[in-house]
Amino acid sequence: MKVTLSLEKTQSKDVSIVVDALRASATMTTAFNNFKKVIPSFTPEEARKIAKTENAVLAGERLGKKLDGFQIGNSPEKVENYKTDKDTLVLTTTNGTRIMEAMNSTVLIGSFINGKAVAKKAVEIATTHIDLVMAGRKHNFALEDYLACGEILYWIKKELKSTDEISEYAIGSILASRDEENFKESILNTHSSQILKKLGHTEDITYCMQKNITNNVVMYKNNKLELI
Ligand SMILES: O=C(O)[C@H](CS(=O)(=O)O)OP(=O)(O)O
Ligand SMILES: [Mg+2]
Repeated sequence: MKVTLSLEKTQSKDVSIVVDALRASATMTTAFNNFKKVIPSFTPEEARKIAKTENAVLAGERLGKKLDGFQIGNSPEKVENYKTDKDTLVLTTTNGTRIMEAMNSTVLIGSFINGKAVAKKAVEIATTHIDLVMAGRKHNFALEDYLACGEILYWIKKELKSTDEISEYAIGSILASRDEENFKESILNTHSSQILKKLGHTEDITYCMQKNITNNVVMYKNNKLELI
């Protein structure tokens, strides 16, 4: 088994874990506490069309701002607590949903909130290669995704055999993720957090930084998300 870390594009044809710690991965993961069906969409226009045919609630943002005509933004807690009789959610986000489009492996959604659970599932289903894919921000590195990958990789590494290979990049993220003293402050100072704080979404950052609060593991398959 090979375990690697990438930015935006997966290196694996086996299992990929998409990590957008602020906030898409957490939103996709908590959405299943309120909705039976969750459909990711790559553009707001497509999301609006799908929501009409599926009679769904629309959630999403661009650059952190809730989209016009959408009921909810990209907030894990607001999606989880939204009161509705509809059972389907359509979600479009700036980075997280976009990078899933081109993946041709089995795709799991990972974040701080489900790090241990998604690690366990990935090890269970992978046969040759697990690649952790950081969503990043506007095609660039995002520290929160690197640290969340480190958290997930920490749990994956515990399951590996001595013959399995883990990349140095992946090891680096594990080491960085163990710095508990500076972890929260570093995330609160990232570019993504600064934008979210300006828009009044500080409580979402606090929510997304919590480690292992859920066992929900979500898989992206046939253009839909499903709880596995
Ligand atoms: O809404 C979010 O948390 C971000 C916005 S931004 O691109 O970081 O400004 O989107 P996401 O797709 O969750 O990274
Ligand atoms: Mg993000």
